[in-house]
Amino acid sequence: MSATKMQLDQPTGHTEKPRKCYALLPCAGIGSRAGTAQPKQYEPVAGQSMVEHTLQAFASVERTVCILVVVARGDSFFQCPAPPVAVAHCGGQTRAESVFNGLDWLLAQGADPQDWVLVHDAARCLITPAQINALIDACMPDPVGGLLALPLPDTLKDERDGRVNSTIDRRQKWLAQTPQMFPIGALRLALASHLETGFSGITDESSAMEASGHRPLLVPGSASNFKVTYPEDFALAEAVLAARASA
Ligand SMILES: Nc1ccn([C@@H]2O[C@H](COP(=O)(O)OP(=O)(O)OP(=O)(O)O)[C@@H](O)[C@H]2O)c(=O)n1
Ligand SMILES: C[C@](O)(CO)[C@H](O)COP(=O)(O)O
Repeated sequence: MSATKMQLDQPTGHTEKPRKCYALLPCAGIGSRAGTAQPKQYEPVAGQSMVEHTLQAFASVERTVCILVVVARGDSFFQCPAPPVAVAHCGGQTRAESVFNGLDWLLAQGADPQDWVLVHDAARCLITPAQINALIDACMPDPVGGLLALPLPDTLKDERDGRVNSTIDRRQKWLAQTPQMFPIGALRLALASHLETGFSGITDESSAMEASGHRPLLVPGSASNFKVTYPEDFALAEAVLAARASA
């Protein structure tokens, strides 16, 4: 090989830095739809709080170097376990703002903008290490990143005044779940352009990336990874966790 060719193929002294994976759990909501006395993520389900179940799943994934829990300013519920778990009291008015503030926290602590972040709702306490690893495996080689999601299983209706307006073609419709995995710098940039509007319409990380012109990868998830949102969801979460424990 000529010297010139060698230089083009292998720039002298250049080695690509391995990209780390961080997890960021937005945990600063109030859970208004859940009807609980305290924020729903701190409600006990099958013996421990929802956020503790969520942390347990992420702690079993060796490729996550740090699991950042973003709680509300003044939160007195969250007891931070030992590293790799960390807590930042920088929750915002919206989920997107909590995520944005958490990304800044990671960058301030030395995370590289090229590193990956897996953003996951504290309230999706049924996530499993296998599902997290499936997302990492799918996204690591991808230039954009992606999210766990589920092809829509039911017929989809559009509503007007409490009555069916039309039936929507459900082909190619997916329900977005979390974790959602993107490069920290690209996600921060995508969210930053919605700061002025208070992140209006940005309900997940993918929607911010899409608005920036990206097409995130859809990675099939599981129906068991539902978000505990309404009062009846707690019993279902409890039953799934109990079944797993006795399996
Ligand atoms: N300002 C906010 C709002 C939500 N979240 C977090 O985002 C996740 C998903 O949000 P959702 O289930 O909608 O939670 P809440 O906003 O708490 O629920 P609700 O809309 O019923 O009040 C939860 O883990 C929640 O704690 C957050 O970190 N900061
Ligand atoms: C991010 C999310 O879990 C994707 O389904 C969801 O949008 C968060 O819940 P919210 O009610 O939109 O805050």
